[in-house]
Amino acid sequence: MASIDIDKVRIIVIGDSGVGKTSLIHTLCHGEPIINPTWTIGCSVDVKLHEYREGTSAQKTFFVELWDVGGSSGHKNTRSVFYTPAHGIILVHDLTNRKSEGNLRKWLAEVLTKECNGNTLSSVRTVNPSRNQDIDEYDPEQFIGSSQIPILVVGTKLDLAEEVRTHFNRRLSPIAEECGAGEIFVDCTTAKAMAPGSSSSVKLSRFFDLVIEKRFYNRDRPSPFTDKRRLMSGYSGNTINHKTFHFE
Ligand SMILES: Nc1nc2c(ncn2[C@@H]2O[C@H](COP(=O)(O)OP(=O)(O)OP(=O)(O)O)[C@@H](O)[C@H]2O)c(=O)[nH]1
Repeated sequence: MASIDIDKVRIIVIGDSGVGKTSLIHTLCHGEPIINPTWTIGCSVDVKLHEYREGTSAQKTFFVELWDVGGSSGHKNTRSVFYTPAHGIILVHDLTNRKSEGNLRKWLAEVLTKECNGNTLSSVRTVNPSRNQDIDEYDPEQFIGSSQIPILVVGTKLDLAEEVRTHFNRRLSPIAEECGAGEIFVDCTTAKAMAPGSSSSVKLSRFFDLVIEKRFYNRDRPSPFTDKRRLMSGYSGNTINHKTFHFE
């Protein structure tokens, strides 16, 4: 039987414990919500089949690996083994927990520092005097000037976040603005949030395209999240196949 080679990209999904990373990935890859997610110990990987530039002459199928890194602070010192290589990063925060949004800076710094050790990105240790704290944070200026890893920011628990639902034109979160990242708000307890044709699904598809482009086509074009023409393009998401692996 002939074997088919399908190229893959690896996307790291990070954020505080309990923000909904596992729930997000499950809904995204399986087209239905997970019933009882358990704490992720170490890392769990789901795979989604993605049609790059679907509907164009450049259409091609890729595997998108989503690496769900457990958010428990107890594993802070060991989880960096899951961070390289990172072709894309999904930063997840809980819309009902503002602190989880602020903590995304630390998460990004953690991944970028690891990447930096592999000499692919710039990241620095900074002191935040306003909070009188010595914390690891990425430097947005260095980050934007370096060879960027595409980033998507995801706010979960939209069903519980009254303020966000009623303010339709909510501004991007500061971290999404700083990184030039796209942002989506989702309710992971329903498949509707990421159903083909929904705005979240269109943005996710664009994000996957960008990750693939950077990885395999080495094109430096403007972020699709700031290119209004691409916002008009159609999308029909496709989840055909998936596998789950567990690393502890
Ligand atoms: N109402 C609501 N609950 C959600 C949503 N997303 C996740 N949850 C719930 O939040 C809890 C934590 O979700 P997980 O997906 O396990 O969170 P996680 O980020 O993977 O957590 P760790 O494995 O500890 O890193 C679970 O009880 C989920 O059912 C959402 O969009 N809406």
